[in-house]
Amino acid sequence: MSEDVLVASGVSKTFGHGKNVVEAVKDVSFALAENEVVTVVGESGSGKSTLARMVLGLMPITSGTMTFRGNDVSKMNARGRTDYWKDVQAVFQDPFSSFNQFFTVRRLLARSMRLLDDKVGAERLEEALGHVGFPNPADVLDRYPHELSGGQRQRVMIARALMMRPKLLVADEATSMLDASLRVNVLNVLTDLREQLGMTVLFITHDIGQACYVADRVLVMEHGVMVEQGRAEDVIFNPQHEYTQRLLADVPKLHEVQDLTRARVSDGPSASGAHAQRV
Ligand SMILES: Nc1ncnc2c1ncn2[C@@H]1O[C@H](COP(=O)(O)OP(=O)(O)OP(=O)(O)O)[C@@H](O)[C@H]1O
Repeated sequence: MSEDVLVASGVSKTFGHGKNVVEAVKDVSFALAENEVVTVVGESGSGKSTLARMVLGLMPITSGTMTFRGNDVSKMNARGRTDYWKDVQAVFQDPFSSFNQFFTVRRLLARSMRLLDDKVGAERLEEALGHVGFPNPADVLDRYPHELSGGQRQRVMIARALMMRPKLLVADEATSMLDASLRVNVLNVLTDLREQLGMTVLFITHDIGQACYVADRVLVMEHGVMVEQGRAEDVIFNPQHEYTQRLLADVPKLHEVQDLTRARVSDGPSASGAHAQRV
């Protein structure tokens, strides 16, 4: 039985006061186990990103507790937070949007490497690029961001996060800007990482098709409330909550998701490790 890495108990987040109060996350409880891919799915405004920001320690919790390997995330001092961000890394929707487009990928990543000593940093960079399907680092390091596809850029960002060897990777709408084939490619990288590195992945998406494709477990959020959580197969084939049923009914090609998920279940966990072909 794998251990829980992160445990959230009765977590709430409220913004504003009086008439303008917004309860973005309401009394949410869940746990993320070691070596598990979990998705949080819900429509826009359901509180997914707020939850992700609290997991990342970027936003204080209004009430409840969140612990990472037994330590309270909301009570960390500055030093504790720096250590936390070695263990918990994030990948966001728009890779490179905040980076200087006139710098090569090597130069951009050098900034992250400053957190590590030079030699360790260079080794980890090669290793991390290998994990996301770039066996020859020069293929990407000497190029400019605009010379890479969206999927390649997002894989570089995942490599950047991996350099810290995190225990938990939070991917917030990390595939939303990609077209379908690149999206599947990045989703496959995330599931491969779980198998290769024993990492826990928290994947945030508004798309229940992607959620079920990539996840071991799915957490469904509606208006800040976690209305359902369960194994991906159970959520797809036997959704309990009316909101989950509605999200599933809106997926135009759900049969494809079902086929993929069935294949994954019947082939066992190693099946998703065989994604040799990457875009
Ligand atoms: N800093 C903030 N101040 C006030 N309200 C906020 C703030 N951040 C989020 N909210 C509100 O909290 C609710 C949840 O927002 P959140 O961004 O977490 O949802 P989401 O599910 O991630 O949506 P999306 O997919 O559109 O990003 C929304 O009603 C939003 O307007």
